[in-house]
Amino acid sequence: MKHARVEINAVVEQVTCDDANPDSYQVMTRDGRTYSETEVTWLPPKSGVIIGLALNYADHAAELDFDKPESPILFVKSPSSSNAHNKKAYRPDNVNYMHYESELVVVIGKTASKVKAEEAMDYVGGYTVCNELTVRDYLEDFSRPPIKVKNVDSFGPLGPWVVDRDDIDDPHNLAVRTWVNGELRQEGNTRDLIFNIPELIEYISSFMTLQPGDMIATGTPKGLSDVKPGDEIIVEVESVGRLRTWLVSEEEYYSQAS
Ligand SMILES: O=C(O)C/C(=C\C=C(/O)C(=O)O)C(=O)O
Repeated sequence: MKHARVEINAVVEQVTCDDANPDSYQVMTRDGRTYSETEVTWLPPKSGVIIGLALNYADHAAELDFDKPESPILFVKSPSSSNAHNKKAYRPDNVNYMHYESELVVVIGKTASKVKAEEAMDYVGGYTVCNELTVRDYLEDFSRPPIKVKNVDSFGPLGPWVVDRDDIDDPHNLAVRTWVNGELRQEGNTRDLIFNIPELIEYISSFMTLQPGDMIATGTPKGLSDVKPGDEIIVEVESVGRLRTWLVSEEEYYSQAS
């Protein structure tokens, strides 16, 4: 089942979703009312901390001329960057290169501390999708930790929903894609993750406790390109979800509610 949070007439509702027609999602409230995708305001399905992975696909590391990492490279994306389906994000003024990153996100279902890889999938509650927006200019300038690179307001579109773990047969064989204005620009598959989901949960939970609702954004494959105000960006993980973001200028973003 797919679970989302939406706002309807200024009330936040937990809904279930039907994506039989991916161009027209339908949501159902707990008391049985149904709404189309555009009749609701989508909210992030979860609000926990996001642990991000850098360079977790060999083809992406290669396109940046980096070696394959020997252990997971992590960063944190805080809730201040949170954003949702069908909403605006902005391109900061005076930057030369801003890109999308389509990613499978693992949602932790129960408290995980010192978990072994063999048991790690028991700690997964479900999956969602993120567009891990990034300003490359600041990677070169500010590098570590990549806060100004990845934690700008609006830079964490997430959703549209969380799919239950047991509804995904094999999370390590899912197509990952991005379209910009309808043009396919990024394509990969989670089978090419360098560190898979059990390995990531074992590694992260070896030194920090993961709480229910925390998320692991598993990294992005090859195929980055610059995006500009006016662009429609759709990131998709097969069987998990398709998440739309409208890119606007900094001025437009701060001059009206997004
Ligand atoms: O893009 C980079 O140069 C590496 C990086 C982050 C990479 C990802 O987010 C990713 O591969 O998904 C960094 O923070 O330096």
